[in-house]
Amino acid sequence: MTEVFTGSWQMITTAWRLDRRKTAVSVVLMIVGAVAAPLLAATLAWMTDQIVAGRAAQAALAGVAVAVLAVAVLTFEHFAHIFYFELSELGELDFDEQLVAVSNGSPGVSHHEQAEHADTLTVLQQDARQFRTGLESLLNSIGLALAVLFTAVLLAVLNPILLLLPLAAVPSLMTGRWAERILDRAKTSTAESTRVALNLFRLSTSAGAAGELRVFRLQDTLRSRHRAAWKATTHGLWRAHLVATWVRAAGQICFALAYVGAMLLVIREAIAGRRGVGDVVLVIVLATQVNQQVTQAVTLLQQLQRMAGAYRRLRTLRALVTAPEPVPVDADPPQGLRHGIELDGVSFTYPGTDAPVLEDVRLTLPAGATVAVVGENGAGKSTLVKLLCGFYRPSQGRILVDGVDLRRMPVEDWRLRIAAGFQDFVRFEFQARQTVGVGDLSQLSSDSAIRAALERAQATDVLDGLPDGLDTQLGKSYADGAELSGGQWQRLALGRALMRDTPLLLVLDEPTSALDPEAEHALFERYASQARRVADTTGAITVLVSHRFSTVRMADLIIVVRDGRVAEIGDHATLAAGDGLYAELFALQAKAYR
Ligand SMILES: Nc1ncnc2c1ncn2[C@@H]1O[C@H](COP(=O)(O)OP(=O)(O)OP(=O)(O)O)[C@@H](O)[C@H]1O
Repeated sequence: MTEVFTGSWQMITTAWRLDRRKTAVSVVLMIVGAVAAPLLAATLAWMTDQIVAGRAAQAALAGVAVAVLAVAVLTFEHFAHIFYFELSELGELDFDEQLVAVSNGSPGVSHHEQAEHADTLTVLQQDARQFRTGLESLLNSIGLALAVLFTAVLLAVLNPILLLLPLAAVPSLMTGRWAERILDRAKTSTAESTRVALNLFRLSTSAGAAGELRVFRLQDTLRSRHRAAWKATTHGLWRAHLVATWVRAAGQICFALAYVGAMLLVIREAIAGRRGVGDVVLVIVLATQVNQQVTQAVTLLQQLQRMAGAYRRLRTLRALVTAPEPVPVDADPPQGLRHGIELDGVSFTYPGTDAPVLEDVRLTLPAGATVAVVGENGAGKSTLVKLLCGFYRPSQGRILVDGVDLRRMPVEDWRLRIAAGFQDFVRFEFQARQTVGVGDLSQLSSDSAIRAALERAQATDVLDGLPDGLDTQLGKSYADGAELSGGQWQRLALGRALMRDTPLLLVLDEPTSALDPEAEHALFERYASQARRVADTTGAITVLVSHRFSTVRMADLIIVVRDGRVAEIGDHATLAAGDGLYAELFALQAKAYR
């Protein structure tokens, strides 16, 4: 219940923050519309008394009041809808934005990769769509609370025993839910025959199957199977509806008995002269409203619980992604690297799993070096890269940047000093200029910087092939968007990775897998000589993950990872001359090419 209150509070404060006027008007209209119902009952009673007493003027006045209240009951909710509709659109957008902020504003990416949190994220994406129902339910609840209060006061004034009426609505509520469960179970138990029937229908009417159906003369068989499956479904559902109707009726009978009891109570008092005809009318109308109020309260509570759950999930995710670092964050990334990056006994286990993926990794990536990481699938190469980028923190050990623990540097500042290209690159369907330029937002509008990056990535031919050069809209989502091949997209992504001209660390995790080995080799040969020139001034390190030894062999240092450990380390000549995994893999690949 506390969660429902917290969620409701969050929802109403969000609406208030987004548009105070619309929130206030919606609340007032909903309240007036809801409270008008019990007031209508009271006014009807008053009008009846005036008619019975033969007071024409008062009866006419009461008649006008009844008409006004009836209009309020019927229309105010619709007018409120006009106001809160836009509000709930804004609310959905606000929820989406919070979700994007939580999802992308975090230092790490574990919430995307851990099944449990990825599920939460998926559920939250659906939840955002419920903001409208949530807000509507909240406004309805506020109105309903006041309507219930008014109804209770009116009933208590007539006879306090009538306050038991809401209890009489409980059996019909419970039987209603029981009936829903019966129907749900029937839907589940007939799901298979429904699916079979639908599949058979699709098969019988699809163009693809038309040929075989004729050749094998299957039409009649499929038709009779379809009929049998459909009959099974219909029969199951019919029985369930029959039972559900009886169950519902039983609940309604309970309320009907209580209703009759209440009527008799008031009629008896009216006959005894203690009550007027108006009071009888009042009970007739109020008792019906009580039944509706109880049912409505339960439905609203369920919807509020759903929305409150969405806010709880958002809070949990936010707490997860903004968990504080266990060490003080008090150091800036260096301007340039003098010694390099050291992995000091680094072990890593993915959150939510037991087996370590990296174990006691000890190595130094010297300043200015081009380092290749090789190893079999699943060895832990990409995980190493993710730790260097700060997507995850080591479970044990430290990553030292010129002797300073990486965790002490604000992750955002570290990210500004790294550049990265990944195998599963993003196809940003923007203008070509932006698709590449987002690699360095500060240079987004500098065509010369973008062209230089494309030159470094050897992707100028991709640009030359675009109808409007850098102005070309890319992607299939746009009617006039240019579609590129996988390799062309990857070259643009590589250009994006090379936008930052003075990174301390450039990570290239199989960013050229869609290129052929010769193209990859040529690209890296050129890139490596440039990188060495730049590294002379900044000490930048290039880490390259690749399965292609023709590229790997150019690196100053090669790290062979096997089962999460560093198995070998050295340059190509040394490793190839040895009898380790590198020599074995290199020989295998060389043989394949011969
Ligand atoms: N998010 C994750 N959660 C749990 N385990 C993961 C996750 N990502 C990777 N792993 C596991 O970690 C191990 C190392 O994966 P990693 O991606 O680092 O290997 P790799 O050497 O880069 O492989 P490949 O050459 O196939 O890209 C694998 O066993 C993989 O199943």
